[in-house]
Amino acid sequence: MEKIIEVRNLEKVYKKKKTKELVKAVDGVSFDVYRGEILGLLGPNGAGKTTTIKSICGLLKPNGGSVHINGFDSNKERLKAVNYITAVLEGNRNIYWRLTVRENMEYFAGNRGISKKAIQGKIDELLVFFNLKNKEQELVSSLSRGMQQKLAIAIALLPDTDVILLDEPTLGLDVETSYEVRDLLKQIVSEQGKTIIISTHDMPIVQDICDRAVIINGGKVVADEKVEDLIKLFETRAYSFTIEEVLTEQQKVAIHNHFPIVEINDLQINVTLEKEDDLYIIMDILKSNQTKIEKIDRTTVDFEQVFMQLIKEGNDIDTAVASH
Ligand SMILES: Nc1ncnc2c1ncn2[C@@H]1O[C@H](COP(=O)(O)OP(=O)(O)OP(=O)(O)O)[C@@H](O)[C@H]1O
Repeated sequence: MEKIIEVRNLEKVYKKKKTKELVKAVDGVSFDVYRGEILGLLGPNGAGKTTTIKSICGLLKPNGGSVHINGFDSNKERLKAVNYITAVLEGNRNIYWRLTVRENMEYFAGNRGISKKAIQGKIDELLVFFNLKNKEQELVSSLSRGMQQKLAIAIALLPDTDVILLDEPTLGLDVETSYEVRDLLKQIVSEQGKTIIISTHDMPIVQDICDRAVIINGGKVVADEKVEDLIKLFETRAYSFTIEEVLTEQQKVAIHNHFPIVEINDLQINVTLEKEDDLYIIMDILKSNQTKIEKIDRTTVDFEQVFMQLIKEGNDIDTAVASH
């Protein structure tokens, strides 16, 4: 696989305006992006995703580390590097609501130095692809949020760059439009050979379309794996216990204390263990009140559970380090 972006030991420190306090937003982030993949960049609020994305597309100067795009240093050879990238950072907020759909496309093409005449064919092609052809003369302000979001992505495709960065592409979209956007993104990669980086909180979209996930928490990478491998890894830790009598309150509290990801319904306990050995902890809790186990099954997990667990594990490490 050909590497198209290399992020190494990225660091960014902000100074808060009022208090002058320093905030380390990104703290030694490294990862690679390969041509033709959809990479999910994930993390809780304030994890450092936007800072990382802005550093990749040259909108922010990091305090340390480097970003190379197609071999070009995005700091030292900024113009060459960013030529390979377009970004949709704030979706529908970065397009002009008082211009029509087509005028927006012509305007942004012009911004990238492409003449109005030369881009007409490409605009038509994209309008058809995004199902916006019958809206081309309408003002953006009159479009639905989903249509505005599709237009923002279509605009990003105008300069025909290798890499597209999308910040929260499905934020605020209804389920149907979210599925439509997912399908369009998959097609962009499979038919046009693009590489996409998505920053999102939408875990179903990650499970559905991302090949790999880089998870950031507290400015550090806590996971960098293929999505299917992460799910498989956690599936080996996900168990469902069927018991013969309901648990006592004490047992429930003990299970909740040990396992953050757990669901207890009458005679069923679904739990994701942190390590396989933890099976014995549950057994002990059940044994403490002679609760009989009818059966133990492995269960399936979704990416949301995987994400929660990885963030939790990262926090545990931080707490353990902080308490030493
Ligand atoms: N301009 C700024 N000045 C000061 N602190 C900032 C600035 N931008 C971001 N931060 C801080 O840096 C940290 C990382 O922010 P960042 O926006 O990169 O996170 P994020 O993962 O994109 O979060 P979200 O999911 O909420 O968008 C946060 O603690 C944030 O408050």
